[in-house]
Amino acid sequence: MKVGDCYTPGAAILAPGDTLADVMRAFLRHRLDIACVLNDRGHLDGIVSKYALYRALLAGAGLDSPVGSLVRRDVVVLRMEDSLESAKDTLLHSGVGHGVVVDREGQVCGVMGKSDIIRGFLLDTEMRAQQVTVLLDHLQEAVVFIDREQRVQAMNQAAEALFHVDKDVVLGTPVAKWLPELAGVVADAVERSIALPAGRLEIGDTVTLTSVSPIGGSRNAAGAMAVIRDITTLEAIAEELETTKNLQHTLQHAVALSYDGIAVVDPEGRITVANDALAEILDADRESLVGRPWGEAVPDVSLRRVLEGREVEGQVYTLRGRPCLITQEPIERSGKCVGAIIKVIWRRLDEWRDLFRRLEQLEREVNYYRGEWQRSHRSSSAFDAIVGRDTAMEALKREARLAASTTSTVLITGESGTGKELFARAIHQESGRPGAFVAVNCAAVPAELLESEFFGYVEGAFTGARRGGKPGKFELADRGTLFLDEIGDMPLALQSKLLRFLQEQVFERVGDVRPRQVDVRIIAATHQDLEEMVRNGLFREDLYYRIHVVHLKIPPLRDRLGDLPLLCQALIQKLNGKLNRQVKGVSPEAFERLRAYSWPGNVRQLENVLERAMNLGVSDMIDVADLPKEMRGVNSRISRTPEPAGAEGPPRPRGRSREAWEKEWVLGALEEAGGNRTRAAQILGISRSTLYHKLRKYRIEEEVRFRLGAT
Ligand SMILES: Nc1ncnc2c1ncn2[C@@H]1O[C@H](COP(=O)(O)OP(=O)(O)OP(=O)(O)O)[C@@H](O)[C@H]1O
Repeated sequence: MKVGDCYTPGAAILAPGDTLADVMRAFLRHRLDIACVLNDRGHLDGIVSKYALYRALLAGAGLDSPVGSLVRRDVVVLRMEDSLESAKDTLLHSGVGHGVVVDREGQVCGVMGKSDIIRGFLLDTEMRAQQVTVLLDHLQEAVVFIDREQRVQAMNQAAEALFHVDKDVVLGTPVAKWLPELAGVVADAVERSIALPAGRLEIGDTVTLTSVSPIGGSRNAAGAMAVIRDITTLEAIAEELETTKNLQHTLQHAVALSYDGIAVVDPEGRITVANDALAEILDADRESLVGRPWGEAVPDVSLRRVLEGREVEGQVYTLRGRPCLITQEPIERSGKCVGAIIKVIWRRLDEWRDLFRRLEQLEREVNYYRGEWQRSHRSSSAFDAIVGRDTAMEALKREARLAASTTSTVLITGESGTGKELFARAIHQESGRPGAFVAVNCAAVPAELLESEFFGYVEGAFTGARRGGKPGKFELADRGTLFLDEIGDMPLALQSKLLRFLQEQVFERVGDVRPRQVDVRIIAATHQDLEEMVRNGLFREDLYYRIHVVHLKIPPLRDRLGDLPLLCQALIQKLNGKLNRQVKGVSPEAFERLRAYSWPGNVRQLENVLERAMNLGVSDMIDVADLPKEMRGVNSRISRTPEPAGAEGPPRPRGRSREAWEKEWVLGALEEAGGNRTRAAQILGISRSTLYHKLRKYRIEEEVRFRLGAT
């Protein structure tokens, strides 16, 4: 506060030649205690006080006497920019009641008396009080003033908010009513007149850090001020921090003690944690690994996939000449990859491998005994579904039953429709293997898809690959049986992969390097002459011997016509269920026709002929009229001379080559079926895969397109 802020502006001005009457008039006009006498240049010459005037009048001076003798020249002059404090000191020391206030040029601006000084100090105090209130209200800490009698004198907005009280209600009331916990502390500070440093104090539900300072004299405090900070959240955070610290400590211990190498990397692939086991395999110092980019420390192992958020399971690597198994796991937060954990297993890998081998062996033994148990507790056998009392068939079933109790690979050969798949299923069921029976027709899968169909693929293996990858037939048949139908149609490249699997029981998905191990029993089938294919270099000899461990050769139907009555009976019964009919059997005449036929499509063809007859016929016996045209006529009595193995189709007229006749036979059926291959295969009594085989063999595709297009 400055003199300029609180002086009384304006002054009673006199000239040196004025009289006492002029002085009196000036005092009356301005109601001031002093009048200023200015010289010719307007500067202060001196002052005349009311008391000097009274004294002169009492001494008998006349009103027209000049003012000159009353002028006092040791005037107290105050400047506008002087502080209020220094103005007060000047007036006190000089012992006068008023000072003349001048500006920088020495021009008189007004006067300043004691009352002006008091007003100035009052203004100053008021302003400071306002500042303190604003300051307190802007503090985050709650502040409460309490007097000696423990009554609340003041509090800021933060205190109102923290303790949910209204200042207007609380002020003047005992603090113990609102904040009992605080009352005790304040009483202590006031009583002893000492400041209590910040300490933890629970006030209601709030955990606070409270300091108390006494106000007033050092012996006899008039009250106290409490500054309170809410630390409820802070304390919770601190507790959490403590728990996290403990957890981190435990984790660090666990990582350090881990038998396997462990590293944690940040999203940029920089190592943030590494343990001694990792340092050991990398021949590095653990401390020097932390902070290094992973790619620099272990260039052979890429983290690209894991840092994209994908898990990379046990891949085999060789680090510093030692084999190891590496697993990479992404660390995700809010759906974002924020780093990865890398685990390197390298100690005692061989022991693990042996352990797994032993486990597999035990599993195989369990499977065997499970199968045995099932067999001994089952009244019917899976082989009961295979109809036939022919000696060759009986011998085959015995052999197949024996094979079922082993895990040997089985090769089943025979013409199309002889029941190769039926045998394969029976062997699987009888074996008691807990996994599934998975059948793949090697002839029906496009060559370019064969590998992924067999071995599966990993995500991103090729364009169009499914997210998350796809398991192949080998994985689907794990602990079960994989039936490889038409194995003769398997491309040579895939044959080598199959051979490797048969030798090691491991394979990799397409696009993957991680070897996978499964326990799969293989049963292969073909209507082709594999030995001849081996001779022609179309089938791998080593694979042939691998799958040839047990060989079941199913004879064609024409060679076991003794089974025809039983087969007709069993198939009619099966078809009655399917077609909802009550057919009892085949008339003797019709049966004669069936016996006379050569059955190139074997049991499947017989089933088709019976189904067609049951669909056409109305009586409960299948008659000659219900049979296909080529079986009906008396002239259709057919020579039962068997065609060489693999030859199918109706009896061929003399003079026609087998190929030309068979091709015409297939084309005729395709035309009759309007190009529908499933129907054509049914008409021919051969399986779809055999039909595909013949289509490829005779390059019929183009011809059919031409013929169908032409009609
Ligand atoms: N001995 C049999 N007893 C009963 N049904 C049989 C017999 N042999 C084959 N079948 C039936 O004939 C049809 C064809 O059998 P399957 O599919 O097993 O033959 P396949 O030799 O595998 O044929 P392809 O080589 O054409 O695939 C099936 O419906 C099957 O149930």
